[in-house]
Amino acid sequence: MRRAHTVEQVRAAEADLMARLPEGALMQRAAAGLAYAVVDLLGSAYGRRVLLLVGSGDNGGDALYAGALLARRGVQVEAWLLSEHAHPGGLATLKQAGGRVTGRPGRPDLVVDGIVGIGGRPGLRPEAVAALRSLDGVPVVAVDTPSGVGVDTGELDGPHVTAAVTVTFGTHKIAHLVDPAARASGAVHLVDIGLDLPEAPVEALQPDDVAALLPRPRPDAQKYTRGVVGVRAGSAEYPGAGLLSVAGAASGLCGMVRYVGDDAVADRVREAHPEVVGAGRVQAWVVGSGGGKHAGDELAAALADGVPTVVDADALRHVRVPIAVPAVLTPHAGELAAMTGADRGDIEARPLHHARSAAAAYGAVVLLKGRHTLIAAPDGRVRVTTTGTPWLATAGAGDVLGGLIGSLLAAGLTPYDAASVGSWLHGAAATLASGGGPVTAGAVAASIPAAVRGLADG
Ligand SMILES: NC(=O)C1=CN([C@@H]2O[C@H](COP(=O)(O)OP(=O)(O)OC[C@H]3O[C@@H](n4cnc5c(N)ncnc54)[C@H](O)[C@@H]3O)[C@@H](O)[C@H]2O)[C@@H](O)CC1
Ligand SMILES: [K+]
Repeated sequence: MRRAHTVEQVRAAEADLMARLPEGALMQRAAAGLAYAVVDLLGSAYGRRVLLLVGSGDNGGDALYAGALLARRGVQVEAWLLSEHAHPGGLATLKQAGGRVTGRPGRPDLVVDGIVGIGGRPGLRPEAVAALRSLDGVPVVAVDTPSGVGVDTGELDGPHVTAAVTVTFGTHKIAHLVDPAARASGAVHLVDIGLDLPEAPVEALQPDDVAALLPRPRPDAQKYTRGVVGVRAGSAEYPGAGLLSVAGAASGLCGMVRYVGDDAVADRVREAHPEVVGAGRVQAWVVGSGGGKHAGDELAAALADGVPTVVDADALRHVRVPIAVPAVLTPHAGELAAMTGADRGDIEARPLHHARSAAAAYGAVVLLKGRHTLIAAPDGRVRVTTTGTPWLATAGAGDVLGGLIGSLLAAGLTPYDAASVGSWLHGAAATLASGGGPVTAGAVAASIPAAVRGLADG
């Protein structure tokens, strides 16, 4: 699991560890990891030029100590002090190692952003903005966090650094996983400094987590014990949504798929998926995609069954609190705006806030679609999906996702696990199907079994 902790949790863990270690030991660990990552990105050390942007706190201290390590390896290191105060020990060590303080740097090969880390407020001061502007185009390695981002919120409120690589310490911070700040973090490299941390409020599943959660058929399995999912999606106007929801549901992760809907759509579904059967008992429902004006009735019929339900697309407008069954709601930003009355732009700027508050308000798991899809539980926990490709932004992909999550619910996963495992597999299947090129929703569904095969045994 990739875990992201709050600043408060990191500070507490750091205080515990510092009390047991010699002074400065943690910063030395951080600086060593940072220097290593800088050389890795540069590809060599001797004769290369690195500029440190240094703020007033320990984030600048990390940059200065790393700069000293780099200078000892033959890198030409300059430090641009953006505050009247700079970490005294770090500054002295850099100078001893041959680093220079400058106000007019030459053009470096790489910039180290040590302006602010977890002590920073969102935004940057004018002098930092001007310094960054003068270095436009030079790759930036951010120390701990790209300066200026909302570390605990993942929000961007004002100017900020956009990093090629962020080297972080002890654990990920929320900004590394949650957009839009995750986009500004670039590739995130974690340096272990030995922190002992509590449960994380935000996490991202990794392949071994998905393998462990995945429902696998037992040796004595039969189709009914593996779970039956029912799909109420598609309509005469939007038959494709029914077909694609079924394609996601019929990827083999539960025992059987039932389709209930318009007769003409049902014929086409059975043509494409001969294994799909008609109405009967189910352990989970998927409702809403392409349901058009029938979506409200379909939702009511599904909820009357009392089984876990995925509510998607057209059905989302008809959800009323409290929802009588364990549910996964799967809106994109526009759909969430229509549900809650919030502004769509604000949802895109503050997806973590909006996903969490919608999950609490509806008492349901809310999967907010995006580049890094968020899955929020009513108790405040959040998982972030980091699999996928921009090619996945294609018509019908959401229908496949809803069906897939429904099959995992039917197989017995909790709504939170079904949504996060389904979202992870959906992204992984898209990456496989895309191979770096365009992809269709049907091809994503067809690649789900391959994505499952790619996991180690759980
Ligand atoms: N907490 C930990 O476990 C460790 C922290 N270390 C480093 O220490 C950093 C935290 O250091 P500090 O607590 O000194 O805080 P920072 O260095 O992040 O910030 C320093 C000060 O900058 C000022 N400031 C706030 N927002 C600003 C802004 N937008 N623009 C300009 N100045 C602003 C504030 O006065 C703040 O206290 C971490 O991010 C990390 O780099 C590491 O040395 C190792 C371990
Ligand atoms: K920084």
